[in-house]
Amino acid sequence: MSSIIINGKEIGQEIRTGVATRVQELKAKGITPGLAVILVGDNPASKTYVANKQKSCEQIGMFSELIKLPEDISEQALLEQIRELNNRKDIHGILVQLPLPKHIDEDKVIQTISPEKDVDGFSPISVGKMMLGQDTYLPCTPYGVMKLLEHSGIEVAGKHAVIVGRSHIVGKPMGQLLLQKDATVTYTHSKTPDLPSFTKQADILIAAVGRANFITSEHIKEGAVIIDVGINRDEENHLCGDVNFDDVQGIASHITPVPGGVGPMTITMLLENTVQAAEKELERQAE
Ligand SMILES: NC(=O)C1=CN([C@@H]2O[C@H](COP(=O)(O)OP(=O)(O)OC[C@H]3O[C@@H](n4cnc5c(N)ncnc54)[C@H](OP(=O)(O)O)[C@@H]3O)[C@@H](O)[C@H]2O)C=CC1
Ligand SMILES: Nc1nc(=O)c2c([nH]1)NC[C@@H]1CN(c3ccc(C(=O)N[C@@H](CCC(=O)O)C(=O)O)cc3)C=[N+]21
Ligand SMILES: [Mg+2]
Repeated sequence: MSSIIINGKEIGQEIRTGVATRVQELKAKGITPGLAVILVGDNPASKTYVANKQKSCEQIGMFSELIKLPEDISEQALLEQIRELNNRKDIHGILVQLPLPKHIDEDKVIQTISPEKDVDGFSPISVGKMMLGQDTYLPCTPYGVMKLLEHSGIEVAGKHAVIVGRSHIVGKPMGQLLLQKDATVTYTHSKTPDLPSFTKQADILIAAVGRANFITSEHIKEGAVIIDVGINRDEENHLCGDVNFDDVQGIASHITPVPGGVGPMTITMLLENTVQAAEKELERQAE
């Protein structure tokens, strides 16, 4: 048996076509959706991601602005920059690329982003609303994974979803979204003893660990759906996921590749959230 490879690039493109239509509709009404991306320092990986985000915005006719700040910027100056963006009419979404330098308190920074412009879905207000199932911006990576499952015809209700990782930006919200769709959810993490005994129970396994090729055939059961969120570099400096693709290929029913799986979906959902922010701004203007 060979596993079905879930093509995130293709599914992302399909969704982006719909988002591009909404951009054109907004433009016809005199509003161009705008995303501001703040990049502190010059971490090469962050630079690549940020460039991808900007390119994707331009491709669908959105406005994007990159704000590059020096590594040694003070927390105060960064917060001031965010407050300025909160007040700008041409900016509907604000993203602060993480991680930030150690001298800056990430929680403080995220809290300063206006909830109306929090297209990453990271602020306490957004997270609280998500937990309560209220209308809000969903964090792009978990939201993108839900779209991948939906577009691949994978039923979530009643399935056992096991998540490896519990970070605030991926693992934790991922479990919430799956729970909302009636999965039974298990969280595992670095303190979980005998990890394979849990992951082997997964109908849907989400790997969000940050370790190259960490999940192998020993961790999974036959027919499982494997979603690989990891973006890592292997010994040869090649981009690779948290899952040893070749090892689980043939055992899993479905698997996402890296690259071309979850990554492009994260950007797609960022675009969608930003367009939604612009649509909401238009509604407020009409009131
Ligand atoms: N495709 C995309 O769009 C995105 C990809 N990523 C990628 O996803 C991966 C995860 O990112 P992120 O969540 O931010 O990473 P973090 O480092 O914040 O979290 C990693 C999680 O994995 C857990 N973990 C670490 N080692 C083990 C282990 N040996 N066994 C079980 N659990 C373990 C940690 O547990 P504990 O909590 O106990 O420390 C933690 O909860 C990275 O490769 C990142 O680059 C991230 C964002 C978007
Ligand atoms: N505030 C904030 N929001 C984020 O969403 C955020 C962040 N900070 N910090 C870093 C992580 C990582 N992340 C990725 C997004 C897209 C790809 C992506 O497009 N990947 C492509 C190709 C990547 C490549 O070629 O290097 C793929 O997997 O096919 C990867 C990783 C968003 N993150
Ligand atoms: Mg920090």
